[in-house]
Amino acid sequence: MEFSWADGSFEGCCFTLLEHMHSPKDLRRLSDAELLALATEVREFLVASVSKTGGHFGANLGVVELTIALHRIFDSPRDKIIWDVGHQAYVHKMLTGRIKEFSTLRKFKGLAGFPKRNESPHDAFGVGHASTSVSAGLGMAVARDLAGQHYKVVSIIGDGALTGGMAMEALNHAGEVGTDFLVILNDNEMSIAENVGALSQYLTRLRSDPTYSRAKAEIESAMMKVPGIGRRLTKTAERLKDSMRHMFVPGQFFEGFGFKYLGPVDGHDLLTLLRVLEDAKKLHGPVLLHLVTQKGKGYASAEEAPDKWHAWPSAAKTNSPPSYSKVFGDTMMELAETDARVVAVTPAMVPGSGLTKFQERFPNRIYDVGIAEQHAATFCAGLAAAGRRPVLAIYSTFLQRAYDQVIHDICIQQLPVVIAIDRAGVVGPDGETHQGAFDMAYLRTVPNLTLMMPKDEGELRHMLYTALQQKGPVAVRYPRADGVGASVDDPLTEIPIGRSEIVREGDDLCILALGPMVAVAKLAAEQLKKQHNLSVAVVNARFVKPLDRETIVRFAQRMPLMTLEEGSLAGGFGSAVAELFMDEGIHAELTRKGFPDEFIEHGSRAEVLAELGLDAEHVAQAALDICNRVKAAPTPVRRWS
Ligand SMILES: Cc1ncc(C[n+]2csc(CCOP(=O)(O)OP(=O)(O)O)c2C)c(N)n1
Ligand SMILES: CC(=O)[C@@H](O)[C@H](O)COP(=O)(O)O
Ligand SMILES: [Mg+2]
Repeated sequence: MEFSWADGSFEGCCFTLLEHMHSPKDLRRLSDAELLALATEVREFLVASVSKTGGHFGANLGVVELTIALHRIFDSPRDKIIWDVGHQAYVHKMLTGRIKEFSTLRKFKGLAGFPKRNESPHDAFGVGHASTSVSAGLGMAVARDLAGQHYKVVSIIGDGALTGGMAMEALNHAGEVGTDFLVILNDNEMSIAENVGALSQYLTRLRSDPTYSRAKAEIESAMMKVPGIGRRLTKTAERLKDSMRHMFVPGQFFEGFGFKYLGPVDGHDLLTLLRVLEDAKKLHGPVLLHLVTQKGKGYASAEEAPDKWHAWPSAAKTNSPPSYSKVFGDTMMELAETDARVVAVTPAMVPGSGLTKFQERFPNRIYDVGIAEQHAATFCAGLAAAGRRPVLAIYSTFLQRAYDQVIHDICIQQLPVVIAIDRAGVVGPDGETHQGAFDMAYLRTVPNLTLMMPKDEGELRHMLYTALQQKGPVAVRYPRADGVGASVDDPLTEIPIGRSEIVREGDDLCILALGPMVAVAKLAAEQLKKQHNLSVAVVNARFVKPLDRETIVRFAQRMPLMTLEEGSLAGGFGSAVAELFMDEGIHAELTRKGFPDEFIEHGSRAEVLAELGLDAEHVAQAALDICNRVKAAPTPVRRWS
């Protein structure tokens, strides 16, 4: 098999059907028995493959039957299949001609971990963030109508993603538009952790009352099958439905949005799924098909602990320093112990944000609000307005969703919300949808906000403590990375706002670095000393806002500067320094290094940073070039006007 690993095998697994799946059309020649056998092969392949590459696991095992059924009944890419989040689209990728690339999944230059329009025509819509599929699907359905075309549009959304406000906005709109559009709710009772919220409880009630719903699905599909009288029967059923309103309570939420509700249906019963999808395809107007699935289906450990198997667990670390997220979580416990006003808020990311222990220790002082970043931010504003000290634990990429709330609800009112921005900078295998590239650029412009980044995990603790001492909003950004082994036991101390730290003195060049780039700058400086006898100063900038104007200007008067940041150059930390020079009339030699004006692809953190020129070797080379250029310049390029 071409898609086998370097050792030539999948440890005895045999994929005779899967091997011949070059396109979804190949599914159509399979018998029912072969389709069932294919589902088994797909599961085995997922285990064999993801155990080697890493990646999202449980959600994919949960949609094996659904994905096979979708590609058997619908005609992708003519019909549009739109995944929500897209972390569960591996089976879709396998069945749409990409199985041979699975050894490269989420690897540098390899197959992406999420659907991407430029990867395959079958990836109808690019994704990575939650709750977009209904909006995107509705847009396609309306575009189809406007063009007088007749393809089908199917959006698949999880119960977790359904907690996102955008999904509600889209259902609301779809109900009004009324066009043919199938939404499949893949309900496995899980977000990354256990799903939360009243809607999730409602779905539980629906699941526990299947009798009515199944009957209803059957009535409706039967109606549609009767030529000529379908519409009449529909009216009869509508009247019946009105007169028996109390019996229809289970589907009422979706029906209230103008959807026909079908289900709940067992999402692992492949043959039933085929029949239900065939029927649903014939229905007109917006239809919501509610499937009940199990995250991790077919892999015992993942079935038992779906939260731990959301992604393939990384090997246990021995002796490596704790991650920034872990130090954040531990510090939150320290802070909560001493300040009863401290509460943690997370939009569905308890484990990833390092808050699992905090949740165990302070169950009444942590709020998992679901995939609801906007609400999370304004909820924090409300908590702060009424005297609490909320810490919003949020990934940089997901904070993008809550920009207006940060401005309008937190910063204008100068509310003391601490925004703990995890996954700031290069995130690694999740790639372009998840890079923490933009937070500095978009937060730096917001008045009243203080924005900082620690050079290591020890400084993270002090920054969190400092943030809680302030009277207004403060954001602390930190990477998806392990720390460097800094002490995490020192007494918590306040860092003066807007004060940087001189890590290393020098005369030839000064590197102003932020976060993990401080360590990179130090390495580069050591290299330059050893190899070229250059004396390079390194400053741990700490603050993106307010800048340490005095220190920066002082260095700029003496030597060329290089800024080093993990974030977009446009509008970022280096831009802030350039603005400072312009505002103060300083003509300094300034080189900015960070993310270029493009989306950053997936790969390991080290690979991606090297590609961006943000590792010690590239930084040292760039610094050497500057020093040589400045030495060669007949007149000083730096002057103080
Ligand atoms: C806007 C946004 N917030 C948070 C996440 C992180 N996230 C990825 S998958 C996931 C859980 C999704 O649950 P669900 O939609 O039910 O899918 P399942 O994994 O259960 O199949 C979360 C919170 C995200 N991708 N996008
Ligand atoms: C799909 C998704 O958005 C999350 O599962 C994300 O991949 C988690 O990333 P971390 O591994 O950085 O927590
Ligand atoms: Mg779910």
